[in-house]
Amino acid sequence: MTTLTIRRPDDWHLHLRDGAMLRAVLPETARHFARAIIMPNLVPPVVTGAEAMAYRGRIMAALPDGADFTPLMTLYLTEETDPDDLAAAHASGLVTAVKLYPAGATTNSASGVQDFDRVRPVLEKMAEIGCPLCVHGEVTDPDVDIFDREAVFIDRVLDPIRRATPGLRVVMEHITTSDGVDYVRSADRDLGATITTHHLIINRNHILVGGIRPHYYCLPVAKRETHRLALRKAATGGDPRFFLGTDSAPHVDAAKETGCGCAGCFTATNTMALLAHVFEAENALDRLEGFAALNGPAFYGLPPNETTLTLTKSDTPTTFPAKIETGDGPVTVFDPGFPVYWSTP
Ligand SMILES: NC(=O)N[C@@H](CC(=O)O)C(=O)O
Ligand SMILES: [Zn+2]
Ligand SMILES: [Zn+2]
Repeated sequence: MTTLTIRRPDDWHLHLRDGAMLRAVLPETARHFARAIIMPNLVPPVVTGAEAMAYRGRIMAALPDGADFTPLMTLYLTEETDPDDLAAAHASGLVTAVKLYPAGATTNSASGVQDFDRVRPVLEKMAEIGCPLCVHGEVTDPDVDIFDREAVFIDRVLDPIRRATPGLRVVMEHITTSDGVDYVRSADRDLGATITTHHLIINRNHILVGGIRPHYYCLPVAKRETHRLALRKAATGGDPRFFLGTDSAPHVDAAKETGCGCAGCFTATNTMALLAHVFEAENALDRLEGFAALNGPAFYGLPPNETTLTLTKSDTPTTFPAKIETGDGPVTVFDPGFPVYWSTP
């Protein structure tokens, strides 16, 4: 038996939802992670400081007794977002970041931004106060192939925004391409990226070969193998601009196993064990702590956690639950498709 003790990790991109789903999935994250950036794409979205405060209260109320977990709240950027409301919520410590969804790009993004010029005053305010912008980086133009949407977004939207807003700190969320990796590496400052666990494990074949597999469908959609390899190199290579954001995104099975299944992989339960497997396979177990527990806090200007998490490797494969039961129905846990020998408490 081998063990690996690292500082307690944080999840820099997490969907907790609300109500019965929140109560069911929150313990899965709080068991391993000390903090998480909470995505605001509820229906209706979390747009104002008051809404973030109320959502934070519902998360705290759903925490299991004794859990040591801090939700880091975000606001959902709309064309109506009030820069002063955001600045007040940020100054008070309630809100850590703002999330940009291009309208229609992903789950619950209908209220997102259509005209990027209309959010200029908010972005300028964010640069001024040092509030990071988390970006779902895909264009929604129907003429752009879904596998190209991240790369096109960088050229057409993200790079112009960054050039026009010096000092704006940006996190490219859940990057899925070598283009994303290269863009982050090309910037000298103010740019980081989260990488999910599942994008280190699957490529687009997993979704489509031998039948359509809805539990591997998420957005941005997994790309071809060369991109997965670039992500693995970025995540395990020790560059502090890359850090863990699981994008664990629960949907009940009924919403995924259907004629128009929604996007999102639920990985909160087994993420840390899967990451240990991936980092070990890349001969980089000593870099797991940086990716999962040090680089994110450094980007956000927060101290790393003082507590630790111990992972254990044994000779027999770990069994993870196939599903989490929620009051809304079962949610399938991400299946890496290979045996994993690492486990978490
Ligand atoms: N990643 C996903 O496929 N889905 C996320 C939304 C998002 O992060 O884009 C969700 O909210 O379900
Ligand atoms: Zn997204
Ligand atoms: Zn997400």
